[in-house]
Amino acid sequence: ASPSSDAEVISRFQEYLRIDTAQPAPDYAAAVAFLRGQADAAGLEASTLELVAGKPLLLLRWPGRRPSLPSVLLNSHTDVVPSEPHKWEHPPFSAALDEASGRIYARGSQDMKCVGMQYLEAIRRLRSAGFIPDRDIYLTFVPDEEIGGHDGVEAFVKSTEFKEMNVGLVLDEGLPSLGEEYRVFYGERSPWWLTIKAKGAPGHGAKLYDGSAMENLMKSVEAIRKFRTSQFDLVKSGAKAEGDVVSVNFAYLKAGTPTPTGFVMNLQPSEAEIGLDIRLPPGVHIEAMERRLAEEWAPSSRNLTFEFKQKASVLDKFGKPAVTPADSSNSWWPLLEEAVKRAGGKLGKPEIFPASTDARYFREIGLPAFGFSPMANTPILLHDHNEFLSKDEYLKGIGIYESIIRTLATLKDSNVDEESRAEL
Ligand code: MET
Ligand SMILES: [Zn+2]
Ligand SMILES: [Zn+2]
Repeated sequence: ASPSSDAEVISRFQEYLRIDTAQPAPDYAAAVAFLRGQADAAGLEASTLELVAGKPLLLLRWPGRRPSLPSVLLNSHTDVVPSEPHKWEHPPFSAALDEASGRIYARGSQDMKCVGMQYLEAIRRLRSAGFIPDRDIYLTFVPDEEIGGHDGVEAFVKSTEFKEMNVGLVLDEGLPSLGEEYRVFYGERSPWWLTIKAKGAPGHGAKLYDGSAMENLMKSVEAIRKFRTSQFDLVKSGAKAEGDVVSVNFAYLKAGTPTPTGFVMNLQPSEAEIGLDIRLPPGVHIEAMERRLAEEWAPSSRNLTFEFKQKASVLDKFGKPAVTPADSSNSWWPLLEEAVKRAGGKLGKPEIFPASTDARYFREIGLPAFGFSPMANTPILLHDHNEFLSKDEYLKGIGIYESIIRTLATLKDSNVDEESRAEL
């Protein structure tokens, strides 16, 4: 096959971006149909796993010369978060290309349809250059990352299909950087999503009394905010990085007595509720956090109850913080560093990803996983309005992956393949 022009490459990216895969009703069928076509064009073996009905996971394989070597898995999720279309300059599924700036606007342009397509484009290029991998290269396009990955990667890592892949290293998503260096992540914070519900005595809106639902809940809000400030101050002062503190944010507030014409103003409600998004860094004192929650934020003595909607484990199966060594003790690490360098890029200091990704499920079972999305000179717009990626950064990223895949796929004189070399 002849190499594609930049215009063709960009229009394929736009085509993927135009498929509405927003939660909570992603069009997975359309995404998988499109991606299967791309896989064909890249000459990859494809199978669709439906571990959960209606949630297809597309598994692609580029067979290596020595399939007994540990494989490399390039993961990306197909779903995206919802948006508020009327607040965008260009509709979120238009993938509008602003000619002056070269920006492509779309939900998923950074998170993370870019990465999935860049993997595929890089493989096309490597193939047309005649490259053949030593080890198997797998690509997964997974559902439901944005709602916790339970019917996606969490189920996948338990499947026989996954076990048969003999994965040695996983690459998953990262974040853009404003500068020239690419960010890379060796671990991430664990998400806790929870609701706190308050009950209390209802009463006249003019009456000052103790024990109303609002008062019970607002005392928690004050305690939570105080803790939030203490953590945020550590980041503001530069003492800690964003990924190294506990974040707590209010996802919603719900209370009051609604009527068709608005909320009742002179009635103190008997119930009130908040939703919290908490992120815990690896190595956090879990018991202390659980105690804080049960004793300060949602004590039953104040008529409060809490319920987890999402409670990821912070530890791996060995009971250790689930992080991937990003130093010479991990033979994959220098390969990744070297590969980016060879493509003219540079990695920044390895960080803890401040949000959460499917990489946690791989790290939990003891696999090394790095978070990396090649987007330099780009503001962080994941989950934000007007998410965009510039055409040039996107194209540059393909070159970076070309180098990464070439390097990781090639049997090297490194401990990665110690056993296999002994066989030779
Ligand atoms: C709770 S699963 C993670 C979903 C999404 N990636 C986030 O960080 O919010
Ligand atoms: Zn993502
Ligand atoms: Zn996301």
